[in-house]
Amino acid sequence: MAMMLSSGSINLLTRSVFYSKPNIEAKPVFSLLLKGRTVASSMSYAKELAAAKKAASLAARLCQKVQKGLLQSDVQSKSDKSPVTVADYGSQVLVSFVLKRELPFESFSLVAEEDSGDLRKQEGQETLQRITKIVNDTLDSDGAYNEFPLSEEDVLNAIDSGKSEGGSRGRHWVLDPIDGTKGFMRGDQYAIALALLDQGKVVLGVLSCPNLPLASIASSDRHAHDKVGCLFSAQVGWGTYMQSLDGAPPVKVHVSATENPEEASFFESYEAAHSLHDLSSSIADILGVKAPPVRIDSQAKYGALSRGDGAIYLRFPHKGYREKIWDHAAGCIVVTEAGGVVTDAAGIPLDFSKGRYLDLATGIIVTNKKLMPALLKAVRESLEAKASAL
Ligand SMILES: Nc1ncnc2c1ncn2[C@@H]1O[C@H](COP(=O)(O)O)[C@@H](OP(=O)(O)O)[C@H]1O
Ligand SMILES: [Mg+2]
Ligand SMILES: [Mg+2]
Ligand SMILES: [Mg+2]
Repeated sequence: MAMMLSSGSINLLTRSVFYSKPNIEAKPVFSLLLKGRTVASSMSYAKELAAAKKAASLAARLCQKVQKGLLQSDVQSKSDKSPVTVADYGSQVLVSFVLKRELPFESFSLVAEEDSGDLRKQEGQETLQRITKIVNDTLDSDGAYNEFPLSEEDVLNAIDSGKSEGGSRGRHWVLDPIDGTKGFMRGDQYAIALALLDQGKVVLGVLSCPNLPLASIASSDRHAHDKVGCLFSAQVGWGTYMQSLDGAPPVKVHVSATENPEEASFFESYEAAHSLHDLSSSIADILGVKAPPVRIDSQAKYGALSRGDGAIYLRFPHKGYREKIWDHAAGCIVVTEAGGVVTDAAGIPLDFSKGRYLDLATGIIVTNKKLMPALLKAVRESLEAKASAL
């Protein structure tokens, strides 16, 4: 039986071989800075990282407000039938707004999930009004910017600033304003995921996870999950840090160090339509994983993995699905900088330089460096068995 992670409560009736504490090293950031690291390239992203954290935190505040009182009228269906809410749009507006205000002297290119097409239609007018109000209310409650109120036209333009195609040249922000919209609508996990590409490489990433417990989701202590709201941030060459969304100092985190698959637990999508649960189970069986799958929405999986709540993440979409860069860019650097490895099913690192889509062989797999060779072998065997059964 699988474990489903919902906000604040975790089903612990299922057998679990989790660790009792998140894999966090409580070391203030400044002590690491004093160690005299000389990663010149990563130093140059400090102000971008600060802006990204600010943007993702403010967007989280908007999302939390909307999630509490989500109305059916707040949810629309996109042309591909996937859901989008006023919070997805509002979050995209806020992130675009904050990045432009915080980094006024940099050229701005944003690859983001949402566009304003439906909001420009007659039937989108009420939704547009709702988004404009909630964005202005959030800016008002923050008090840091005095250019608002934003007009409906400002809101549409901010959403459309996310139309960049990305690519291998220059810098591009990559945003999923709400990753895990279905989890968000259920009241479960979701993430605001923001990354920066420089010459096609992810150089920083921020994951804001308003419903993720600060303590390990593997903890069996009933009260460990009362405090929620995590902000993960990573910069190339500098490691991954986690702090609470209410502003406590960041602490450095590491992926699980386990070498033993029997001690490992694995994460996968909550939504069976997003990932083949049967295939993940067969891979886990071949590898020797004993624990049941932990099903969580969104890139909160990457965040939880980066602090060692589990050891493996398996994602095998149904045939024909094309992965988008905003669904993985921030999560990928958060895990990689915490010591993990993210590849496609063939063991090739993800390439974020090809535009809005990832071009990869069936599936995405994530684990630590020690478990990766055995995991890749198990993946290969499972895929071969699946192919020969057809
Ligand atoms: N059929 C499908 N297969 C794989 N992924 C899908 C999918 N349909 C939607 N998704 C993606 O899965 C993301 C959620 O990830 P997860 O499955 O880990 O919760 C969605 O992000 P959004 O919620 O931002 O649209 C969406 O991009
Ligand atoms: Mg979506
Ligand atoms: Mg997404
Ligand atoms: Mg999204």
